[in-house]
Amino acid sequence: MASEKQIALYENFKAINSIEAAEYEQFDVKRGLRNADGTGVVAGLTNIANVHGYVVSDNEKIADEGLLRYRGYDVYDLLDIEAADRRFNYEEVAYLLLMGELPTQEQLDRFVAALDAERELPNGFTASMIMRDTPPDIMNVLARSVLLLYAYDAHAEERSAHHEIATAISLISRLPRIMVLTYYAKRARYNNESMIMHRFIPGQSTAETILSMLRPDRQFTADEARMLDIMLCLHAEHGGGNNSTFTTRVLTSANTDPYSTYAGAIGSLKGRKHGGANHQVLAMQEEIKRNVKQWDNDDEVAAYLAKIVNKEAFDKTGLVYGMGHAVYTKSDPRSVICKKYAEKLAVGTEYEAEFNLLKSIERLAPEVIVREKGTGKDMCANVDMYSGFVYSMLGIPEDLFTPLFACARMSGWAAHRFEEIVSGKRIIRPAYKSVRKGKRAYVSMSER
Ligand SMILES: CC(=O)SCCNC(=O)CCNC(=O)[C@H](O)C(C)(C)COP(=O)(O)OP(=O)(O)OC[C@H]1O[C@@H](n2cnc3c(N)ncnc32)[C@H](O)[C@@H]1OP(=O)(O)O
Ligand SMILES: O=C([O-])CC(=O)C(=O)O
Repeated sequence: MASEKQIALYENFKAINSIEAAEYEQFDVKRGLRNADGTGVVAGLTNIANVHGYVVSDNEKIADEGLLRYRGYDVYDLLDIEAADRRFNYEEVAYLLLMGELPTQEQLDRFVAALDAERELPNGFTASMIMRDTPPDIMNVLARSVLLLYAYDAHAEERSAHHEIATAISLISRLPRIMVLTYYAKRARYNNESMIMHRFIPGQSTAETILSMLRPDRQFTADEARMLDIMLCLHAEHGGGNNSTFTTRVLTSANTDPYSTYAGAIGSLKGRKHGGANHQVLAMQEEIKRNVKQWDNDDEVAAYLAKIVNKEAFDKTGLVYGMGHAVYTKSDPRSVICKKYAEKLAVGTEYEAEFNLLKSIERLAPEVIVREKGTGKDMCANVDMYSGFVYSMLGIPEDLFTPLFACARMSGWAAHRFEEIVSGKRIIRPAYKSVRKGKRAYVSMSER
């Protein structure tokens, strides 16, 4: 932390870094690579996912129900969520994203075997990378672990298709293990608790592996593992424009190595406006629960949301976490699915009141935002609104909410890296217009 004396250096931070909003308008600069109506500037083409949330007709953006397709397949169909005998799908979804086609049984078996074969971490890795100076945020350990796995790969600088696929498979396989080990390393360091280091059980799906390494008694039900599997599938991919995947694209376009690329993507996903929002939703909900006497009273809940929007409560950013999306307007299909499962799990249990509170936030926030800000955009709950709640009901600690997102999204990032390598062809390099006028004459030290 900087001392009081040093702080003087930062006094002008805001003034020096401010650019007038009018200048953005004057030069038609697309802030956040967004057009004036909020639609994204088209920055690339992809075959990997279709994220649909509006239609543009006569140059006008018209809100629409959300739709999400992986390689052309609707997520609803892929998950076959109504089937009583549904199997684990994350591996199938990861295969589809990486290889472009649904696997045959034989291809899937080979893919699962390849994932299984990669779970082991290099000798000494847990002690040096996970248990040493463990920071409180697991996302930072995921990033540094990925970055440093480079050191254990004799071909790390190779850019062949074979190496790219092998690296992606190895990271999809290892991230869940690193995540769980880090969770226990963190508890050992900050809470003086025992370090649990369950080994993975060969042959288990990713969801089962996570639960069996995480739970002290290693026990879980088939329904719990299927629920987690659905969550992994829902978080696996979201087009080229989401912040962490675009980060993947940007780094890949510079022709850097895969480890540096995925570490950067993890850093982006940690952001509270992106994957980190699932963590914020829970913290925000806890604050609302502490400050609102009757959780089922719309007026009370709306009044507290107004405080949040007016930057008087919670983290003072003015954001209601779990609400809003850059693409979705009427609905985020992932949130629809999460909510449905959350309801199934919560009704009739101690969680029901909390679930109803989340539903109230989802229903009330759009009108509160319009009322308090005087402007509004079509806004729905996003994937982060109910995901943390589902994890909580599965007994998954909040420290793991965003890391779980990273484990799942690893397959989407890899698919986009592959596509960028083959089809990108240009270093991503947008322009920044300099608004500083004229040249300043250099002033020597004695004259300043
Ligand atoms: C996995 C994911 O990444 S899903 C998204 C998870 N993130 C969150 O839940 C955080 C809360 N939501 C948000 O911050 C935003 O809605 C985002 C980042 C998801 C999308 O942002 P955008 O589509 O770019 O919306 P944009 O930033 O243009 O917002 C337009 C206006 O609505 C406001 N707004 C948007 N979302 C919210 C919100 N959840 N709460 C309050 N105000 C909001 C913005 O502050 C902005 O107001 P301003 O014009 O006064 O600055
Ligand atoms: O698409 C986005 O901007 C963010 C998002 O929902 C995701 O990455 O899953």
